[in-house]
Amino acid sequence: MDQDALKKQVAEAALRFVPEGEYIGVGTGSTANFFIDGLATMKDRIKGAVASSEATAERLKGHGIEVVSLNDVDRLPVYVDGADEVNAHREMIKGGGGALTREKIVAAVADQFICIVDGSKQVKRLGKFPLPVEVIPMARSHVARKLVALGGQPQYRDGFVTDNGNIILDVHNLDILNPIELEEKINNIVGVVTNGLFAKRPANVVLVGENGSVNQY
Ligand SMILES: O=C[C@H](O)[C@H](O)[C@H](O)COP(=O)(O)O
Repeated sequence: MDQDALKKQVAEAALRFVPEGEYIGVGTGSTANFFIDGLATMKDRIKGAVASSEATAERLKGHGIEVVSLNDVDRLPVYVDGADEVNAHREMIKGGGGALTREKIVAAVADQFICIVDGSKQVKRLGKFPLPVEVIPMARSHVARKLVALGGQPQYRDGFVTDNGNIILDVHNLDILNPIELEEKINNIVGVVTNGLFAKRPANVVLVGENGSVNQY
């Protein structure tokens, strides 16, 4: 199976976590897009969705699924999203598509985070994938210097603006021995909106698309 087939397979396996008569949180990216397409086949089951990006909102609406603001829901039983890397503790790096901040906000509200990945995203240690950090534009150089002091090599994602009007620094070569500690440290740098480590709030369930099967942990 090619990577897209694995993404589709794992996205469809996540449909069984969709609760009846509720709003659900929906992530961003190519794997989440397969989930949205699957959700369209059972859209009468849910009340609607909270989107983690403008792109996801557009895709949901295109399928006739109602999109509501996070501020208009009391609770979200489930949030389904992909990841760029996930480890055995269900900690993740996210934000390859630049949607990390809204994803982290929606995930913070959700009771259950269902992470959907193909097998290539599973890692022993996080950090081979450059860590995305969303930064207020005027703080770019200041934050970059602080990230260098933490041992990373930040690279400006040239020409990219997040849905929140900010920029992204992709940090290479970080030694992520303690993901929770590093997530906090980077978030404490003045000018950082958030970073793509999802360790303080890991996934509750990880579904992994392998050749012909979906594993869960
Ligand atoms: O900002 C993007 C998100 O964090 C995605 O969940 C992540 O980049 C994985 O995307 P994909 O499913 O396209 O590999």
